[in-house]
Amino acid sequence: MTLTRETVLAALKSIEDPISGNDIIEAGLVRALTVEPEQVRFVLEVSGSAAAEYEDVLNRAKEAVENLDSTQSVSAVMTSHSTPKTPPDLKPNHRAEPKGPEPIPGVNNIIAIASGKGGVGKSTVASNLACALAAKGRKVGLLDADVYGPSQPRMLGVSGRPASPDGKTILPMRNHGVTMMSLGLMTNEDQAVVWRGPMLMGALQQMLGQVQWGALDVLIVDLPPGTGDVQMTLAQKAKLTGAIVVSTPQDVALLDARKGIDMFNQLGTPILGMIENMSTHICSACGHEEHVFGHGGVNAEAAKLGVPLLAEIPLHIDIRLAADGGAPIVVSKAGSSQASAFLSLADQLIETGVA
Ligand SMILES: Nc1ncnc2c1ncn2[C@@H]1O[C@H](COP(=O)(O)OP(=O)(O)OP(=O)(O)O)[C@@H](O)[C@H]1O
Repeated sequence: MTLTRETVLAALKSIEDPISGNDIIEAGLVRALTVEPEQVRFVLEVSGSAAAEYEDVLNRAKEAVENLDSTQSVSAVMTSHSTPKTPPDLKPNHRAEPKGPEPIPGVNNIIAIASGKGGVGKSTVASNLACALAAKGRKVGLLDADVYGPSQPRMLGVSGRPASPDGKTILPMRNHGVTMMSLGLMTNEDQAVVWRGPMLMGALQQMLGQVQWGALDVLIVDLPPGTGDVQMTLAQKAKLTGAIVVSTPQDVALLDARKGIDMFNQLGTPILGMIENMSTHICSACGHEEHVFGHGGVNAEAAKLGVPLLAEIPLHIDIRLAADGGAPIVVSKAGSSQASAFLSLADQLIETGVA
């Protein structure tokens, strides 16, 4: 059976909202419903204080859709907002509250750095891009939203706990001209953090709304890899200028990058372009070039998807050493050819008015 939006909506209508007594569609709790041949996705948006009550509702809603077709994968996540308000209604001809992604006061542009797959160098690109933009005189913020493996404190050489003088707002940290905040600074580095959905949404919203970012030309957001609830929440809560998708040239990475691009398309986030990282290996001893992961795969994919290829970053030990040492290559070896790829990426973003 091929699922349609109507059959999925009908299944979701069989689930009752325990608070209003209406079904969850009528109650306007279901957001971002997408029905694709291989996957159905939706978000259950509830009030923060009621999140615990809705875990069972989420499970039953997911089950109701899974029961329609057992071969179809169903991804359902819960997001919560902190102040109780009437959620918008999905019904046609119903006046919904104007609600959606909002700008962060004082922040002109928000650019998400994403990847379909882990370890392709997304955080390396985010830190170097932030430092490159700062070096070019832009006011830059970097939000490390990679909640599962925050690496920006190490990459930017920042440590210590951010202060909160009034107990409400959080003062960000600063290094290499970049204003930064990371969940890694709120948790112990060696401690595994288990995030429950609503907690994670709360933490992300806190970092967007309560951190005193000040006036910024651009806020770079380092996302976790993949297409999960952090990406969805960010696109729903913050008005993104666009997303940049980082990939290595291997087929397996490209496959995941494509999923990432699909997700942003569905969320209505413009794709600013793709970046091929670890494009060419340059031997630090003899300068010999080798295509360890293949070459040109991202360019071909970008052309197929009709998005620009913004940069090809070489695989070079200096980039890794700089990242591990807390001073990204654009800071520690600003004149090197490895740094120039990031600096020209920054130039392009400034020229196109997005940073
Ligand atoms: N172009 C490059 N040359 C050399 N080393 C690189 C390059 N890009 C990334 N690395 C190294 O590869 C490792 C993974 O990079 P990074 O942490 O940026 O990936 P990621 O996509 O953010 O990973 P994840 O999100 O899964 O944590 C790091 O040790 C980084 O220093």
